[in-house]
Amino acid sequence: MKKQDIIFGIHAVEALLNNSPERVIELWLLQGRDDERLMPIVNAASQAGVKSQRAARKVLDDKAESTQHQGVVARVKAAKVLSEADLDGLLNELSAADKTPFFLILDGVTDPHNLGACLRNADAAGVHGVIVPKDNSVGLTAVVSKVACGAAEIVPLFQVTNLARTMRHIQEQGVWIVGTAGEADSNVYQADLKGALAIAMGAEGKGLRRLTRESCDSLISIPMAGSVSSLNVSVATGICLFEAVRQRLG
Ligand SMILES: C[S@@+](CC[C@H](N)C(=O)[O-])C[C@H]1O[C@@H](n2cnc3c(N)ncnc32)[C@H](O)[C@@H]1O
Repeated sequence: MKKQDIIFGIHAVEALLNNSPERVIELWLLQGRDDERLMPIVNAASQAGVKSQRAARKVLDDKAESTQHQGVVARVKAAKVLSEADLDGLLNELSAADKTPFFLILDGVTDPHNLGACLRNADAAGVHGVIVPKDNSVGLTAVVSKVACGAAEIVPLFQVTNLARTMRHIQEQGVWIVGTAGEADSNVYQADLKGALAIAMGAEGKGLRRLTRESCDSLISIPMAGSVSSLNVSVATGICLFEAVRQRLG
């Protein structure tokens, strides 16, 4: 298991400092860059009692293994991997607080940009947790954190060994699982997405695996008017989550 990670980018590092400052081992800021954009980081670090050091751009590029760090790189203790047991804990908390569960399942998303964008969508939509299979999925990498713009440090990500079993388990707790597939007969705007819900999205190339699809309570499509056969998974995730939000607010 990985013990340390790199997180970079202004929003990702700011969320980290605000939510889990105890994870920060070292924090580097670009030398000579005292502009407004770094002030939230400087303030969050000083509030959290985290020391930072200044470094040249080349040093930050090397630490981040990317030039997309926006002048901020942190070396952090790896985030705790959340499991099925943690998911049970969250379901109990939601029930005690009389909240209606709202989950996102990603069945084998492998592109870090897609996972980052899905986490950002999930946070914006108020999703309580994202469930992914441990194998054949990208984990919480530095690129995922950067693209998620802070959401990767906030939205709980449950990495489960057996996705079909976890789906059965949350169904037993009253969660209705809606899978998404372009060829489904009923569409996202016809579905009832108001109750305890998990929306399941498929992988970039293959879509939902057979067992995942068979484990869903219903399947929905997003109507496609043009000539392409499918949407990018993060775009499709945003559409489905926010249709659910629209219904749940109404
Ligand atoms: C790029 S698509 C996968 C395409 C794959 N060839 C398939 O047949 O499912 C990735 C995921 O985005 C979601 N998605 C994309 N377009 C969709 C649509 N029109 N309706 C429902 N879901 C869609 C589904 O979850 C799908 O598994």
